[in-house]
Parts: sequence; structure tokens; C-alpha cells
Amino acid sequence: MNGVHVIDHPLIQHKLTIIRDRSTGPKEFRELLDEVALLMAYEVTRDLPLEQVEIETPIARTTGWTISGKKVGVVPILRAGLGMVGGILRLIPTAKVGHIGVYRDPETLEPVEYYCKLPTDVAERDLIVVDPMLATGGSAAAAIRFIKERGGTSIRLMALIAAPEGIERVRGHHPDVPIFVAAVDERLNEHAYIVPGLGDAGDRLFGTR
Ligand SMILES: O=P(O)(O)OC[C@H]1O[C@H](OP(=O)(O)OP(=O)(O)O)[C@H](O)[C@@H]1O
Ligand SMILES: O=c1cc[nH]c(=O)[nH]1
Ligand SMILES: [Mg+2]
Repeated sequence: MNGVHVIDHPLIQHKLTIIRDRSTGPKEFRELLDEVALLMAYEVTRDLPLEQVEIETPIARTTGWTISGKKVGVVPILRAGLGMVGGILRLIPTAKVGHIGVYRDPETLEPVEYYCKLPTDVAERDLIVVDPMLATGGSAAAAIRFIKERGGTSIRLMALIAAPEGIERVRGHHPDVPIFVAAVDERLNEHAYIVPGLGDAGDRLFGTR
């Protein structure tokens, strides 16, 4: 699908299977989500622009490459998106972190917004919105809308598991935003949970079920 990237590296698929398993507890769930986020970030940032710099090694003068232009911002959708921040920051320690609080109303399934704090220079950053689950797509589409309303223009979405419905909704509202996922699952069930999915990501991450 146009603008949708499935990152199916064997290490990611292996870890994702353990994450999905209902017998995996919060400690292992947290550790694996953190590791997968790091591995995915490697691909999500593949096209960041570079510029040449001159340096001196202990042996000789040479030219090398550094990431140029815009700086990176990571924007987790609370709560479950928090579980993907640490892994990305280990790769990109200079990234700033914005937070968007959105939960899905269990009755209407529509996103309810309760918090938004973004870096002041959001307009100048390459932004990665992170959330493990892209189900109906309501939460991600709303989060991306907040960012655009505050001036963000360069936005990509990184999710662990997506349902086809969620991909379609986000692509429909935000065709400029590329989506990176580790897996596209079959469908949503009658409660709009992803099948087979992994259950409720926030509850599994924080042990609140
Ligand atoms: O694509 P959608 O249909 O909007 O569903 C996905 C959202 O649901 C989950 O959050 P939840 O509402 O459970 O909030 P939580 O992270 O605080 O548990 C998940 O982390 C996404 O943000
Ligand atoms: O499957 C789903 C759908 C929404 N939110 C979750 O945490 N899991
Ligand atoms: Mg939840």
C-alpha cells in the first residue's frame, strides 16, 4: 500500500511474537517493546538528510557525514506510546519529546483528547509519532491533527501493529504521513480490538488490567 512500510526484519518478527503472547508479563513486554522501537527507528529514519563535514582522525584529515537540517522530535500518544520512546532516544539522544494524551472512549470508540505538550520548535523538526496500536486509527489521526494545528509539517507514524481499517483512516485524513509498522493484522473485532493483536497495549505495558 502506498505510504505504508512493513518492517519485517526477523529480529522484529521474533520479538513481536513474544510480545503478542498472552503469557508475557509487563516486565518482558516493556523490554521487548523498547527493543523493537529501537530496531524500527533504524528504518524509520533511513531517509534523514546528511551533510558532509571535515574531521581529523588520529591519522589523517577526512570527510564524513552528519545528519543535517531538521532535528528529530518523538511524540508518543499516551499512555502506550511511552513504551516506544526510550528505544528511539537511545538511537537519537538529541531528539526532543512531545506528549499527546488521547484515549479511546470504550463506548463511542472516538478519541478523547486530554493533553498536548510539544517542543516549541515543532515546525522545524522531523516528527515521529509513536503508538504500539493503530486500530480504528482515530487516536493517531487526532494526534497528527494536533501536531499540524501547532505547525508541524514533517510527520511520520510508527506503530507496532496496525489493522487495515486504521491504516485506511490515517492515510485518508493525512496522506502526507508515511506509516511504519511491524505487522498488519487481519481485522478489528466487535470491540475494535485488533485481531490477533496483543490485547490492550497500555494495560499490558503498565500492569493496569
Ligand atoms: O486506533 P484507535 O482505535 O484509536 O485505538 C488505538 C489506541 O488505543 C490504545 O490506547 P487507549 O485508548 O487504550 O489508551 P491507553 O494507552 O491510555 O491505554 C492504543 O494505545 C492507541 O492509542
Ligand atoms: O487492539 C487494540 C486496540 C486498541 N488499543 C489497544 O491497546 N489494543
Ligand atoms: Mg489502553
